[in-house]
Amino acid sequence: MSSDAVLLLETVNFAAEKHRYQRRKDPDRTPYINHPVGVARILSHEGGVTDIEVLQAALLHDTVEDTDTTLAELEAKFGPTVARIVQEVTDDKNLPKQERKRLQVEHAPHCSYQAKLVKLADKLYNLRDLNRCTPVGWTPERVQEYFVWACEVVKGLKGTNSALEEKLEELFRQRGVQL
Ligand SMILES: Nc1nc2c(ncn2[C@@H]2O[C@H](COP(=O)(O)OP(=O)(O)O)[C@@H](OP(=O)(O)OP(=O)(O)O)[C@H]2O)c(=O)[nH]1
Ligand SMILES: [Mn+2]
Repeated sequence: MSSDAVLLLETVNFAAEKHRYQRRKDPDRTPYINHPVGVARILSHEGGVTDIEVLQAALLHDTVEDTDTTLAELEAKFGPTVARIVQEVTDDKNLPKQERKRLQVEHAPHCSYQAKLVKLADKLYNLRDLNRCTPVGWTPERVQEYFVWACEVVKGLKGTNSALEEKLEELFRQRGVQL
Protein backbone atom coordinates (compact mmCIF):
# COMPACT_ATOMS: atom_id res chain seq x y z
CA MET A 1 0.00 0.00 0.00
CA SER A 2 1.27 3.50 -0.78
CA SER A 3 2.50 5.64 2.10
CA ASP A 4 -0.08 8.30 1.14
CA ALA A 5 -2.90 5.80 1.65
CA VAL A 6 -1.48 4.77 5.03
CA LEU A 7 -1.22 8.43 6.04
CA LEU A 8 -4.81 9.19 5.00
CA LEU A 9 -6.12 6.18 6.96
CA GLU A 10 -4.20 7.30 10.03
CA THR A 11 -5.66 10.80 9.61
CA VAL A 12 -9.27 9.75 9.03
CA ASN A 13 -9.08 7.43 12.03
CA PHE A 14 -7.76 10.25 14.24
CA ALA A 15 -10.57 12.57 13.07
CA ALA A 16 -13.22 9.86 13.62
CA GLU A 17 -12.05 9.27 17.19
CA LYS A 18 -12.01 12.99 17.94
CA HIS A 19 -15.49 13.60 16.50
CA ARG A 20 -16.81 10.30 17.96
CA TYR A 21 -19.61 11.83 20.09
CA GLN A 22 -20.48 14.73 17.79
CA ARG A 23 -23.49 14.83 15.49
CA ARG A 24 -24.56 17.14 12.66
CA LYS A 25 -27.53 19.44 13.20
CA ASP A 26 -29.79 17.69 10.68
CA PRO A 27 -32.93 15.88 11.90
CA ASP A 28 -31.19 12.50 11.45
CA ARG A 29 -28.28 13.59 13.68
CA THR A 30 -25.79 12.34 11.10
CA PRO A 31 -22.36 11.47 12.57
CA TYR A 32 -20.22 14.63 12.38
CA ILE A 33 -17.31 12.77 10.77
CA ASN A 34 -19.35 12.53 7.54
CA HIS A 35 -18.61 16.26 7.09
CA PRO A 36 -14.77 16.29 7.20
CA VAL A 37 -14.66 13.09 5.13
CA GLY A 38 -16.99 14.70 2.59
CA VAL A 39 -14.89 17.88 2.49
CA ALA A 40 -11.74 15.86 1.74
CA ARG A 41 -13.63 13.93 -0.94
CA ILE A 42 -14.84 17.15 -2.61
CA LEU A 43 -11.21 18.29 -2.81
CA SER A 44 -9.96 15.05 -4.36
CA HIS A 45 -12.90 14.08 -6.60
CA GLU A 46 -14.23 17.48 -7.64
CA GLY A 47 -11.30 19.82 -7.10
CA GLY A 48 -8.64 17.49 -8.50
CA VAL A 49 -6.51 18.13 -5.43
CA THR A 50 -3.72 15.59 -4.86
CA ASP A 51 -1.69 17.48 -2.22
CA ILE A 52 -1.79 14.97 0.64
CA GLU A 53 -1.32 17.64 3.29
CA VAL A 54 -4.38 19.55 2.04
CA LEU A 55 -6.45 16.33 2.12
CA GLN A 56 -5.23 15.59 5.65
CA ALA A 57 -6.02 19.14 6.77
CA ALA A 58 -9.52 18.75 5.29
CA LEU A 59 -10.07 15.59 7.35
CA LEU A 60 -8.85 17.40 10.47
CA HIS A 61 -10.25 20.86 9.73
CA ASP A 62 -12.88 20.96 12.51
CA THR A 63 -10.97 19.00 15.19
CA VAL A 64 -9.42 22.03 16.93
CA GLU A 65 -12.55 24.19 16.63
CA ASP A 66 -15.01 21.53 17.82
CA THR A 67 -13.13 18.94 19.94
CA ASP A 68 -10.39 18.84 22.61
CA THR A 69 -7.68 18.57 19.94
CA THR A 70 -4.82 21.09 20.15
CA LEU A 71 -2.66 22.46 17.36
CA ALA A 72 0.39 21.10 19.21
CA GLU A 73 -1.15 17.63 19.06
CA LEU A 74 -1.74 17.95 15.30
CA GLU A 75 1.79 19.26 14.75
CA ALA A 76 3.33 16.38 16.71
CA LYS A 77 1.26 13.77 14.87
CA PHE A 78 0.92 15.19 11.35
CA GLY A 79 3.63 17.84 11.03
CA PRO A 80 3.78 21.65 10.85
CA THR A 81 2.16 22.12 7.42
CA VAL A 82 -1.01 20.18 8.23
CA ALA A 83 -1.24 21.92 11.64
CA ARG A 84 -0.79 25.35 10.02
CA ILE A 85 -3.56 24.75 7.46
CA VAL A 86 -5.94 23.63 10.22
CA GLN A 87 -5.02 26.70 12.27
CA GLU A 88 -5.85 28.94 9.30
CA VAL A 89 -9.36 27.48 9.00
CA THR A 90 -10.10 27.42 12.75
CA ASP A 91 -12.45 30.04 14.22
CA ASP A 92 -11.73 31.42 17.67
CA LYS A 93 -14.73 30.10 19.60
CA ASN A 94 -14.01 32.57 22.44
CA LEU A 95 -15.21 35.41 20.20
CA PRO A 96 -18.88 36.26 19.79
CA LYS A 97 -20.46 34.55 16.78
CA GLN A 98 -20.97 37.77 14.77
CA GLU A 99 -17.31 38.66 15.20
CA ARG A 100 -16.21 35.16 14.14
CA LYS A 101 -18.32 35.43 11.00
CA ARG A 102 -16.94 38.88 10.20
CA LEU A 103 -13.36 37.70 10.69
CA GLN A 104 -13.86 34.83 8.21
CA VAL A 105 -14.83 37.36 5.53
CA GLU A 106 -11.91 39.62 6.46
CA HIS A 107 -9.27 36.86 6.68
CA ALA A 108 -10.26 34.77 3.62
CA PRO A 109 -8.18 36.71 1.03
CA HIS A 110 -5.05 36.49 3.22
CA CYS A 111 -5.13 32.72 3.75
CA SER A 112 -2.56 30.43 2.13
CA TYR A 113 -3.50 28.66 -1.13
CA GLN A 114 -3.82 25.37 0.80
CA ALA A 115 -6.17 26.85 3.41
CA LYS A 116 -8.25 28.53 0.69
CA LEU A 117 -8.82 25.10 -0.90
CA VAL A 118 -10.09 23.67 2.40
CA LYS A 119 -12.33 26.70 2.97
CA LEU A 120 -13.88 26.41 -0.52
CA ALA A 121 -14.66 22.71 -0.02
CA ASP A 122 -15.99 23.30 3.52
CA LYS A 123 -18.44 25.94 2.24
CA LEU A 124 -19.45 23.81 -0.75
CA TYR A 125 -20.23 20.86 1.54
CA ASN A 126 -22.20 22.96 4.04
CA LEU A 127 -24.24 24.75 1.36
CA ARG A 128 -25.13 21.44 -0.30
CA ASP A 129 -26.06 20.13 3.15
CA LEU A 130 -28.40 23.13 3.62
CA ASN A 131 -30.04 22.33 0.29
CA ARG A 132 -30.41 18.68 1.36
CA CYS A 133 -32.15 19.48 4.65
CA THR A 134 -32.57 22.28 7.18
CA PRO A 135 -30.65 22.03 10.49
CA VAL A 136 -32.92 21.62 13.52
CA GLY A 137 -34.20 25.02 14.68
CA TRP A 138 -33.09 26.97 11.58
CA THR A 139 -35.64 29.20 9.85
CA PRO A 140 -35.58 29.68 6.05
CA GLU A 141 -34.26 33.21 6.75
CA ARG A 142 -31.30 31.83 8.68
CA VAL A 143 -30.53 29.42 5.84
CA GLN A 144 -30.61 32.29 3.33
CA GLU A 145 -28.38 34.42 5.59
CA TYR A 146 -25.85 31.59 5.67
CA PHE A 147 -25.77 31.62 1.84
CA VAL A 148 -25.29 35.40 1.79
CA TRP A 149 -22.47 35.24 4.35
CA ALA A 150 -20.80 32.22 2.68
CA CYS A 151 -20.82 34.17 -0.59
CA GLU A 152 -18.92 37.03 1.09
CA VAL A 153 -16.29 34.55 2.31
CA VAL A 154 -16.03 32.84 -1.09
CA LYS A 155 -15.48 36.21 -2.81
CA GLY A 156 -12.22 36.41 -0.86
CA LEU A 157 -11.19 32.94 -2.05
CA LYS A 158 -11.56 33.59 -5.79
CA GLY A 159 -8.84 32.43 -8.18
CA THR A 160 -8.00 29.32 -6.13
CA ASN A 161 -9.79 26.38 -7.83
CA SER A 162 -12.09 27.01 -10.78
CA ALA A 163 -14.01 23.70 -10.53
CA LEU A 164 -15.00 24.31 -6.91
CA GLU A 165 -15.69 28.00 -7.49
CA GLU A 166 -18.00 27.26 -10.44
CA LYS A 167 -20.03 24.82 -8.32
CA LEU A 168 -20.30 27.37 -5.52
CA GLU A 169 -21.28 30.08 -8.00
CA GLU A 170 -24.15 27.90 -9.27
CA LEU A 171 -25.45 27.35 -5.70
CA PHE A 172 -25.36 31.11 -5.02
CA ARG A 173 -27.09 31.81 -8.34
CA GLN A 174 -29.92 29.39 -7.44
CA ARG A 175 -30.44 31.39 -4.23
CA GLY A 176 -30.35 34.73 -6.00
CA VAL A 177 -27.07 35.62 -4.28
CA GLN A 178 -24.49 37.37 -6.45
CA LEU A 179 -20.85 36.31 -6.22
N1 LIG B 1 -25.32 22.97 6.74
C1 LIG B 1 -25.16 22.29 7.89
N2 LIG B 1 -24.17 22.66 8.74
C2 LIG B 1 -24.02 21.95 9.89
C3 LIG B 1 -24.87 20.87 10.19
N3 LIG B 1 -24.46 20.36 11.38
C4 LIG B 1 -23.42 21.06 11.77
N4 LIG B 1 -23.13 22.05 10.90
C5 LIG B 1 -22.05 23.03 11.04
O1 LIG B 1 -22.63 24.25 11.45
C6 LIG B 1 -21.80 25.34 11.04
C7 LIG B 1 -22.68 26.44 10.46
O2 LIG B 1 -23.60 26.83 11.45
P1 LIG B 1 -23.52 28.24 12.14
O3 LIG B 1 -24.64 28.36 13.12
O4 LIG B 1 -23.40 29.29 11.08
O5 LIG B 1 -22.12 28.25 12.91
P2 LIG B 1 -21.69 27.71 14.34
O6 LIG B 1 -22.13 26.28 14.45
O7 LIG B 1 -20.20 27.87 14.32
O8 LIG B 1 -22.33 28.60 15.38
C8 LIG B 1 -20.77 24.80 10.05
O9 LIG B 1 -19.53 24.83 10.73
P3 LIG B 1 -18.12 24.81 9.97
O10 LIG B 1 -18.00 23.54 9.20
O11 LIG B 1 -17.11 25.10 11.02
O12 LIG B 1 -18.14 25.96 8.88
P4 LIG B 1 -18.43 27.53 8.95
O13 LIG B 1 -19.89 27.67 8.68
O14 LIG B 1 -18.07 27.99 10.35
O15 LIG B 1 -17.58 28.09 7.90
C9 LIG B 1 -21.31 23.36 9.78
O16 LIG B 1 -20.29 22.40 9.55
C10 LIG B 1 -25.91 20.51 9.28
O17 LIG B 1 -26.68 19.59 9.48
N5 LIG B 1 -26.01 21.26 8.14
MN1 LIG C 1 -16.37 22.42 8.51
